[in-house]
Amino acid sequence: MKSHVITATPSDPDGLLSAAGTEAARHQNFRPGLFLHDLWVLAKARVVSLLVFTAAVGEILAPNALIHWQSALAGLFGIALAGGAGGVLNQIVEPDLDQHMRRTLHRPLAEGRISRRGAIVYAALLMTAAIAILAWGTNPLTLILTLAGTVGYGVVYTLYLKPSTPWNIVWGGLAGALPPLIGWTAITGSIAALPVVLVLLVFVWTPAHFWPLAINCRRDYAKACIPMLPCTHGIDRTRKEVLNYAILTWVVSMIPAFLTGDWIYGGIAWLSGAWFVGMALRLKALPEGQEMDQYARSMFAYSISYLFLLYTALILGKLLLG
Ligand code: HEM
Ligand SMILES: CC(C)=CCC/C(C)=C/CC/C(C)=C/COP(=O)(O)OP(=O)(O)O
Repeated sequence: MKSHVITATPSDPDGLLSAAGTEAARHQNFRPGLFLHDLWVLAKARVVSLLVFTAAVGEILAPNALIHWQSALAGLFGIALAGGAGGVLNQIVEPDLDQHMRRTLHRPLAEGRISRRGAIVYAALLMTAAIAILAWGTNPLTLILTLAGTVGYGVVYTLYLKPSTPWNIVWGGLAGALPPLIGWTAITGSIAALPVVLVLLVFVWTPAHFWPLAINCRRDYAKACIPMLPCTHGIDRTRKEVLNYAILTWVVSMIPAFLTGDWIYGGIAWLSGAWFVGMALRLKALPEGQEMDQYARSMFAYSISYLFLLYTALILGKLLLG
């Protein structure tokens, strides 16, 4: 990994901008291993892995998934590629913002290891491959929903919502919530109540996933002039909203149990949701300071395990109860 000396200057007191690379540095420091890692980071592959997992669960819950295994595989590859394209589009728009935030400072475009033009070509290749694979292996509805996901995140959220409203992620979250439905439609070609509830579940989970992290990173967001809720409405209001959305997620997470009669899922959802709400209550009760900041990080980390657990429980129930 290329190392930077972060230098403070009057116009860049934290030295964050000095960490950004130059065109010359990009050519001098080319290393294939690092380049592949950069492509991985640029596609936000870790986030995409959870998107693909929720899509896989949508497929497994659909009737006759095994018979339609080719559509199932095409659906998963298509979502992975289209989700990756969304991640690249997001970073093409935001290199300046990424340079201002400690969390994103070392991203390939922010540090100049990959050029904007290179990233545009990469996004186009990912998107073309996604469209080709979905058009070949699935159906028009699946293709349209996936395109809506990429445009919703890469364009609508990144370009319009994120810089303009503190409620950006409530609406931006819709794009990332679509994969369970996309997985279902890849198999069935139609929409049904269960996958729509699974979309609703990710949709209401997203604010309680992201706002704890936004509390933790609020100073960086403020510096970058991004109107995230803790910066515009304060920490107390944000903690209240985190609690509201955690409770809402807990409630919505019980609906699949009633729709399917799957009590294994129901039990796991009840317990893991109660823990999520408990964390939101503790976050709300803590006095502002370092402990609260650290606890907000823990809640963000738990939110990811929680969603993974809910979706794992859904397949577990299906496998054990049929
Ligand atoms: C607009 C909606 C969303 C926002 C604003 C958001 C925001 C974020 C942010 C800022 C991070 C930290 C990334 C980093 O460490 O650099 C993150 C991580 C993550 N998000 Fe979200 N997220 C959203 C939706 C989703 C959805 C829908 C999923 C999956 C279903 C998801 C899964 C993840 C995962 C797995 C990580 C951890 C990535 C890692 O460990 O590197 N997110 N999210
Ligand atoms: C179905 C389909 C193809 C969907 C694609 C949607 C997608 C990739 C959603 C991921 C959401 C996400 C990583 C948000 C990060 O927020 P941010 O960009 O504000 O975070 P950052 O500060 O880390 O860049």
